[in-house]
Amino acid sequence: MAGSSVKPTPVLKDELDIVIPTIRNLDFLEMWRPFFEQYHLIIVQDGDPSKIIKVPEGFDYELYNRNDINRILGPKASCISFKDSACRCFGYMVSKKKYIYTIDDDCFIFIDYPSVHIDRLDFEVILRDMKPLVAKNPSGEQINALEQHIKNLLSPSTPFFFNTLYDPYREGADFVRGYPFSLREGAPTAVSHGLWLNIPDYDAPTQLVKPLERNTRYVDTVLTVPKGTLFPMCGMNLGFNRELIGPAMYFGLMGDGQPIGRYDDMWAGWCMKVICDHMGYGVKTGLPYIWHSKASNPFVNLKKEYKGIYWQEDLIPFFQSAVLPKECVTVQQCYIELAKQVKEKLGKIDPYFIKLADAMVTWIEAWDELNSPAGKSSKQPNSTAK
Ligand SMILES: O=c1ccn([C@@H]2O[C@H](COP(=O)(O)OP(=O)(O)O[C@H]3O[C@@H](CO)[C@H](O)[C@H]3O)[C@@H](O)[C@H]2O)c(=O)[nH]1
Ligand SMILES: [Mn+2]
Repeated sequence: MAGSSVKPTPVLKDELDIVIPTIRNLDFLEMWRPFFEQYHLIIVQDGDPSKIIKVPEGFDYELYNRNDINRILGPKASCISFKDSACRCFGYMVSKKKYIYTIDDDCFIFIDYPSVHIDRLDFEVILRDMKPLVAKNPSGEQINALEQHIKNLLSPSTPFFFNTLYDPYREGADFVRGYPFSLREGAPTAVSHGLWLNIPDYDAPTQLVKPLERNTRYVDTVLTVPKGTLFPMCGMNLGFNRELIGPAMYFGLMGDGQPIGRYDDMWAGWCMKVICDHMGYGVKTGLPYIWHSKASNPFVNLKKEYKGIYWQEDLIPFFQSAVLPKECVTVQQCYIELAKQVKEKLGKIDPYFIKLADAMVTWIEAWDELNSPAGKSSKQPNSTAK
């Protein structure tokens, strides 16, 4: 019986790293301190490496800037984006933990929305004028976004048959009548995709036509993305099982010198989902929500996205029809095969996809090098704390 004995969520303190890409500052950590302080942070500093990023006292972290990435990866550093949040995937590579949680530095614990009427107030104003109420679930317990991701990752997914009462492993729910018992074990969960209140993750055209739209809808559910279905994965509030799917979580080559931006997480999500479907892993989306406080500039975003907006009309059919041979039994093998198909089938859309396919191979080479026994002892961050 799913969910019949509710065990407290293990904190996974020594099995999970929190990866934060940043080009700004890390003041947001103060709000997350009660939830993050016991975890190890991997901070990927983007942009000018000579800039000093101040990490609030008391956090256990390692920080990598571009000089570190170049030093550790050498020529393979070419696969890690510069001047784009895609750089965060370097943190996935250098981590040694089983789980990763990645979050943007403008995301906060969301306020207990129903009881706090926020009329488009800027979040900093709220922080200054009131102690944000950490959201509570229906039984009145404080919602800890990281804990919800851990719950999602530690419980199975149901990619092969849809459960109409949503997550059957959640307390107070179960499989409904007609759900095959042979499928009730579920599949191992590889990814937990969280959502956002306030500023939604819209593309630039949508941002431009709906500049004031805020997401105020808190939907209290976790769904498994069915096998064979793709989805737009956002890197803002994302957890994953690094041992299961880490090598597939390459955030595509974006930013400086690249023709598109803001498709890094999308690219990773499409590659990851094809591989999860092949490997029999599950992907969940829904809870937890975080409060996304800053809308990035829609005009800047349009310049980054526009080629992607029409390219994706060809990319999606490519991923929907991608088939991985049964000989591909590891994520790395799947990824290399996918990179081959990207080069063959998407290279004719634009030379960028040939470069991207090569970067995908470089990523796997770097991943395997860094995560080999010899590699694990080679990385030295530019600064670590307690
Ligand atoms: O050049 C850069 C720009 C930003 N960062 C860090 O990345 C995250 C996200 O940045 P930001 O909040 O400014 O951008 P959004 O548009 O809200 O982000 C969404 O779009 C995706 C970009 O692909 C991203 O994953 C989504 O969350 C912050 O932590 C910035 O500090 C950077 O490192 N380099
Ligand atoms: Mn943001």
